[in-house]
Amino acid sequence: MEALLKHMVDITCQRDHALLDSSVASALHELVGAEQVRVHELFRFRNELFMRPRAWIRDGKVVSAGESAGEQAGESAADYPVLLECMRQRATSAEEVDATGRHTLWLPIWLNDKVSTCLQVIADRPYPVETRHMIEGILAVYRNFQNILDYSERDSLTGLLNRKTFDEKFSRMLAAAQPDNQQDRPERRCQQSGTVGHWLAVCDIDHFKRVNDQFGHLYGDEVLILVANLLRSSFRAQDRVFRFGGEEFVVLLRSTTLEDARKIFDRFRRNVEQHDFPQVGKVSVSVGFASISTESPVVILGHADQALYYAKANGRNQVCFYDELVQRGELRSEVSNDTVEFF
Ligand SMILES: Nc1nc2c(ncn2[C@@H]2O[C@H](COP(=O)(O)OP(=O)(O)OP(=O)(O)O)[C@@H](O)[C@H]2O)c(=O)[nH]1
Repeated sequence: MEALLKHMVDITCQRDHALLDSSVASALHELVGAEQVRVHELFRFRNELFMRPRAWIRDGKVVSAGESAGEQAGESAADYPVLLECMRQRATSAEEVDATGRHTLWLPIWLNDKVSTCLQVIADRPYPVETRHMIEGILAVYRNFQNILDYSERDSLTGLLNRKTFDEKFSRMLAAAQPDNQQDRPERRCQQSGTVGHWLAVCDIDHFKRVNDQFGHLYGDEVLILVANLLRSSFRAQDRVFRFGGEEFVVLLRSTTLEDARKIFDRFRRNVEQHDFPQVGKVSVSVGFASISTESPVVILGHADQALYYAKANGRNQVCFYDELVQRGELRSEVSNDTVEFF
């Protein structure tokens, strides 16, 4: 009882998804006596379901993948038919026994009819009824806390990450980038089109005021929701998409070359251009992006913003890259106060 309470206190004091994953893995490992506990992220890629571990047990201790979880390719969930069948039935658990007699418990976490997290608990013997009840209780607390964390991190209209979470996600992305020496003159490295880097884009709906004025705020809100959906479907699970307020969105694009970053941002722009918005018809977006260097988030955001203003001032419905505009002499950045000047 004392151990259970200690773990409950540990789970409920977390204000961060990675720490919450670690504390639930630790609780299940110790309280259930499981030999392995994995917390998997589930995601779709080209209509196929994949999973990759965010936290697991190694040498009796919890290991967390942190932000680098997104860098891993993941395994196809098709290799785990018991889990797939469990999800198809919208069940909360399924047990299987392998040839060596190990018992695996699959525990998908249902939030608003969707599963983006699944726990896998492995033990060398069956789970007694009391243990199953205890696991259910721990998972109910875990699910509630995931819900609370999601609620505080997300914009209520679009469900995208909110501005409040930007600094933290940005710092984590930089920290995850450091082992491959991204700090080694990152600006130069990222400007070479063949070198992998990280990118920040500011995306803004063109003439959005006209949408509100012509069709009313309810249709304006619907456009925001649909653009948010197009953002979600245009970027990968490891990228991060934020609503910064109004009709402005920020994207953190991970581990890709300049050439691919340009293609990916332009694909999003085209997806919006080609979409038929109910009643409103056609809508376009302008995008400004910059390489993520060791500069502060404010400076990098400022660069992307300058490129966005350039895109707006030069016809809209286009993607502009800050470094290229500076190199071409189209944009001059005053480092001292980070203001923009057009030539
Ligand atoms: N419907 C709706 N409108 C919003 C929301 N937040 C901000 N807006 C509106 O977004 C509009 C933004 O207008 P502007 O900043 O003038 O920009 P714009 O009309 O998009 O013009 P450009 O950016 O120059 O292409 C304003 O009319 C705001 O009232 C929201 O949550 N819902």
